[in-house]
Amino acid sequence: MKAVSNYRETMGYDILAVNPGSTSTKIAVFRDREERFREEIEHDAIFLDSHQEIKEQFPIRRDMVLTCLKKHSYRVEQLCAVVGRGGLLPPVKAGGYTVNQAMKDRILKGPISPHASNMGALIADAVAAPLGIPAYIYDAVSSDEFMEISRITGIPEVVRQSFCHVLNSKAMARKAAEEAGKSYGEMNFLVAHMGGGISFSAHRHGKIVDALSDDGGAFSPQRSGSVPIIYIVDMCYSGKYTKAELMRKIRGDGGLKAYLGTYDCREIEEMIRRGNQKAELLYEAQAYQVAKGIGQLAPALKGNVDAIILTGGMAHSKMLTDWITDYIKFLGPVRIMPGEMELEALAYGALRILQGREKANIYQDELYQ
Ligand SMILES: Nc1ncnc2c1ncn2[C@@H]1O[C@H](COP(=O)(O)OP(=O)(O)O)[C@@H](O)[C@H]1O
Ligand SMILES: CCCC(=O)OP(=O)(O)O
Repeated sequence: MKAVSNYRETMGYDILAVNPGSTSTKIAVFRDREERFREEIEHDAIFLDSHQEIKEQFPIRRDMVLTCLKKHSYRVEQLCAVVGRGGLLPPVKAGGYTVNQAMKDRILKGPISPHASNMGALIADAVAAPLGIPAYIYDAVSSDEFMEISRITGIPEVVRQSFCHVLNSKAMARKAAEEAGKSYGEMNFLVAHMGGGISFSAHRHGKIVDALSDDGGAFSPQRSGSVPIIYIVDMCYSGKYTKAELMRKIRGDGGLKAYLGTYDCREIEEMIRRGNQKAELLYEAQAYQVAKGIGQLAPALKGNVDAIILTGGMAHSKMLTDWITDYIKFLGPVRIMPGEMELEALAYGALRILQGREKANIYQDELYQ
């Protein structure tokens, strides 16, 4: 394989990591574990509104990634692999997958839950294929390590699927384990990823055995979280909303933004400092809902919690993390790990595959066999 011939003992493996998000595409080039450069390509509302389908967005985002590499005077021939964020595929294993035709078909032809992360595989493949190097996804949103009991709902036709911020949640849990001088597989964590969307995951000995997705737990800066379903059924049949409008209330225009007109928590904290009581109530409700999400997953670990990890952009907020800590500290030690390390997690995963320390899985999709 060309990746092997590209490998230079003294230089290491060059890996491009690509993380397409709802409003930006983040990329970075790593040489082994060392970051050479990174860039966040912002997508404006006009572009996003006029190209709502993944099929339309992906070639433009791909070209933007290539232009960005050129801007850094980076020669793509040096790359040994490209790795993208894995999206909302049918349940897959945690870890790496080689992007193949079946995966691309599923993403382009569906059925698949719409999410920008689905483009990770497509962009990785589009950059890698002309170079003859492998394209991977790693720790996809739909990585499934659930206990059977975690899948049950009260409506037999509805099976709970494992969706959460797997990439960052596992990366932070691995880091916390490393800092405790143990392996990820030896420890138990409850992780709250608090970004534009919020998800929760229970990690038992290196596996996410239960999780609450962005529509199953707390509301977030721009998402509704779980809402009593009877009201949602009424809204669906009220004739007042299209499906797309209701979806926007769940993802995009829900949560703090729906109440306060902004999803920027720094702005909300400024409102609170200026005495806005509505903002204070809602922001504490945000903290309280995060605490409840963590509490809801505690039984998955039967209370054996080595650490509760608060991560994502909102973990930068002392106001929020202090409130959350106050509600949950009785469950276990709380670790604040602000921000995310998704690009690193992608690149390190691909590196383990290139070095032969992990094997890439082969994606199979029964719909397209
Ligand atoms: N210093 C901070 N204090 C409070 N909130 C913050 C801070 N930095 C970022 N945030 C909030 O974190 C959220 C975005 O988190 P991030 O992990 O970057 O999200 P995503 O990657 O999902 O877009 C936003 O609501 C933003 O306002
Ligand atoms: C929980 C599903 C994944 C998700 O919501 O990712 P983003 O927050 O990046 O949109």
